[in-house]
Amino acid sequence: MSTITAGKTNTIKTLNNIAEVGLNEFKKGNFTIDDSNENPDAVVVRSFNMHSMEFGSNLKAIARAGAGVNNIPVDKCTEQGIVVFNTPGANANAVKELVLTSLIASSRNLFDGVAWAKSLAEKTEGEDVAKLVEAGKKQFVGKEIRGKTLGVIGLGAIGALVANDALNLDMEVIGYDPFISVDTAWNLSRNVHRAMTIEQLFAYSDFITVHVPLTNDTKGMFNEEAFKQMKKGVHILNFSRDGLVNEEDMGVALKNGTVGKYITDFPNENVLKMENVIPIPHLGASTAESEENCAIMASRQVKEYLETGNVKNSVNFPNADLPYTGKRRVAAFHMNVPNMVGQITGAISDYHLNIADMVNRSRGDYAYTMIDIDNKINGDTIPGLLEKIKQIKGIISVRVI
Ligand SMILES: NC(=O)c1ccc[n+]([C@@H]2O[C@H](COP(=O)([O-])OP(=O)(O)OC[C@H]3O[C@@H](n4cnc5c(N)ncnc54)[C@H](O)[C@@H]3O)[C@@H](O)[C@H]2O)c1
Ligand SMILES: O=C(O)CC[C@@H](O)C(=O)O
Repeated sequence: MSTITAGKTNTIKTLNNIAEVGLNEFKKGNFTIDDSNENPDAVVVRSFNMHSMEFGSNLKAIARAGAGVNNIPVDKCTEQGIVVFNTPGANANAVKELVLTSLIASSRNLFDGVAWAKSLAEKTEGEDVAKLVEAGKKQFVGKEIRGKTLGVIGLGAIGALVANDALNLDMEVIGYDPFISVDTAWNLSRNVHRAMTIEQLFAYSDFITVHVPLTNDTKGMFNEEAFKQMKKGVHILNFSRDGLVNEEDMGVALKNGTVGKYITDFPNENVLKMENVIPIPHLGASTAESEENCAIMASRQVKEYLETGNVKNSVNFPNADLPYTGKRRVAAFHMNVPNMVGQITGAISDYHLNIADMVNRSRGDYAYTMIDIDNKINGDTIPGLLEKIKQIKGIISVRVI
């Protein structure tokens, strides 16, 4: 893909309901929002499954207004030079609040108790209601969470908030995250015990909450082998993704009491049929505040990328920031192999253009180079320059902004 974007109106398509305050960001620039466009410059999405979508030749960016990107074919995007963004931390507080609510509510049998109380309306009336309430409440005697152990798997934006606040509720907290980032580690209370292995966490926890992305490595991590190592009657909270749980094994564990309750934000046909499941209709991030935070962050990231080439919070390409001065900028995604920068700058100097500034960043197999040109470029020159850079082996996509 090679494109010239300066001065052009960029089309944004949304695939889910995106908070208006976020989309308003696009009013400050050369953008139109057109959900019927088949070949937009960028897409803003929440949970819409994009795996079977074909991407048009204009598509340069997909922004996930949220954390999980398992609904986006990230590898295909990388091959096509499409940047995928997410909004780290923007909905973490919303999820944390619902996790802690569900933790307490499940321990106190609140969901069953409330459903039972509502059902009394059909069975009786008048003063008998209060009598039945007092007689029936013993079925719902719960347990306090104080002093119990919460295991938190994944100590990223959400997991760290949950772990810290559970300590404030007088729980013991044990955390497991072999890939914890330095930033999160700084924010985590020193009173969170560190599990060196996931088995340690399984063995000690009365409640387990999981906050990891769904990947090939984490898929089905809650399986028969894992359940065997847990305390009998453990409550498992899954506000991450349904694919983390082997549902057949979960069905067995719920039946034989190994798992006392399974609280999931991702109900499906299978789990809805199981006893002791508390199904929540994917409400983790459904607060006005979180939807607005995510929409603003996603829109700003897309807008900045289309207008300046700067990349912030990409999940597939390196982040890169070169202060934008309004000069013509060549922005190229390419393989992370030797001499790419030399070849790109060589192509630029073939057109007798002088380089004002540049940045090159790499991430695994991929890299990103932005080069600002000092001279005014004649518009007729750009297609030739783009074509020349595109011919370099290892270039994935290139734009002149
Ligand atoms: N229910 C909802 O509405 C909702 C909202 C936001 C996020 N989510 C889900 O929650 C997940 C976590 O969100 P987040 O914002 O905390 O993400 P995050 O990227 O900040 O944190 C994820 C953490 O998981 C850790 N991790 C990865 N693999 C691991 C493994 N095998 N074992 C232990 N730790 C591992 C990472 O090191 C990281 O610290 C998202 O990927 C998404 O699927 C759901
Ligand atoms: O958009 C939502 O409501 C859910 C988002 C959530 O699943 C996420 O991964 O951020």
